[in-house]
Amino acid sequence: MATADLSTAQASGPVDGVPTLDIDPFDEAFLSDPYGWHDQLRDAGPVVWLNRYGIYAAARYAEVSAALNDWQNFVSGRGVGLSDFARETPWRPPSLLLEADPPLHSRTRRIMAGIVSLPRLKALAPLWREKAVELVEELLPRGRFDAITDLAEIFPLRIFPDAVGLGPDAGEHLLAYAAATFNAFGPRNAIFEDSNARAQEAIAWVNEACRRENLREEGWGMDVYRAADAGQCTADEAHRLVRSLLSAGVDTTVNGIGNMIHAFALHPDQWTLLREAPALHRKAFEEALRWDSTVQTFFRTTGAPVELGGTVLPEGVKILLFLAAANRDPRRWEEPERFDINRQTSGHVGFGFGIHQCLGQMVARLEAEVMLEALMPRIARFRLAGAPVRRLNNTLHALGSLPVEIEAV
Ligand code: HEM
Ligand SMILES: O=C(O)c1ccc(-c2ccccn2)cc1
Repeated sequence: MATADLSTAQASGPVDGVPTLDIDPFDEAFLSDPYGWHDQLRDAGPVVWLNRYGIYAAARYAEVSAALNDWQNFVSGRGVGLSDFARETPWRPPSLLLEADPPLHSRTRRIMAGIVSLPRLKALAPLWREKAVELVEELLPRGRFDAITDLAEIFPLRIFPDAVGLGPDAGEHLLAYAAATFNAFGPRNAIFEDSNARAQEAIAWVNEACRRENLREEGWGMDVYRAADAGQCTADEAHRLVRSLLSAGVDTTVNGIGNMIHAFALHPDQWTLLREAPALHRKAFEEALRWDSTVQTFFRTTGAPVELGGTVLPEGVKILLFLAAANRDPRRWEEPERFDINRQTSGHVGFGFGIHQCLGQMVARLEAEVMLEALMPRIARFRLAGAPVRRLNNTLHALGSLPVEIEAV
């Protein structure tokens, strides 16, 4: 469809029969409590039109999972944010994974899956376990700490930059860079403008850090350049693939771990249950991701006219997928609001679904696993020691602070 027609399709309103809503999923009221709005989005229909941005949206499990599984008709190559790369210049060179479709995506995904592989992770597990225990033993004597700034933001930064092959001073830059990256999937609102302004230095730092000469021999980053040496990608592609690890690999795990501890502080009975049955700790992390999805939303663009939820969407329109709402859809989950670590969570879309499903899900799972293994034997209970402070982001459900008091064992 020509650009002009495209904007017509986008601006002309929804196809007949699609319910329209005035909800703004990127304003402060929504982002401060997204779960308070999801019922309206799910109950309005399988597919709705959001007037504020002239976009379609899906918040029910059936339609979100169907769109994620249909990469041919719901494409990523035109961006997974509000911006359509067929019409606007991306703010940075597009990701060769997230913002790529097959066949390019198939090649880059194969390279990266071979690097961020389970055997490579298993080799790092003893070191990550040791670092988790070290941090927990540092925090315990205090009796009270901030589970975000003292734990969730510290642990991933002690192990992940090192695994990629960066130097020790990566932390602050990576957090600022990731915040801007995840805000960039939304509109150019104040949340985006503020984090983008603060990230300029971090953006420059990350681009430098991904250069071959700045990476340690034994890290994942150098493995990507070795794939370039073997002709699997170009040196420029290698630089961008290393950037992918830094874009997606920190803020997500920081908030995955932070949101999990928040869930346990709000549900002490579940923490007790977990301590009585430590083998449930992998399921506990999955349930935490379902119950409070770190990644709340992102987009797809229709690559052709396609039916979804009884509506035929035209080619070239944006559809916002509400993963967090799908993960609490009563049409799919029993008592979805209940945080239940015994729940059968398979099929949750906290890591996405289909060909773009999270490349780093095993990294995230290992980080959460070793952290839980360090916390379970030493903490009988987390108590909220002050009001949690939300850190608003256009894509992530994030806390800036979570003061907790702990009963040490
Ligand atoms: C709790 C932690 C994490 C969560 C909740 C999460 C969530 C997600 C989701 C929902 C997607 C799908 C995006 C889409 O379909 O457009 C995704 C993709 C991706 N994630 Fe993660 N992620 C996490 C951690 C990580 C880590 C630690 C890494 C790096 C080691 C990583 C790297 C990636 C990459 C490269 C993609 C793009 C994959 C592709 O397009 O083929 N993520 N992640
Ligand atoms: O390849 C990259 O640069 C990149 C990969 C993945 C993400 C992402 C986006 C939405 C949800 C989870 N992860 C961001 C960036």
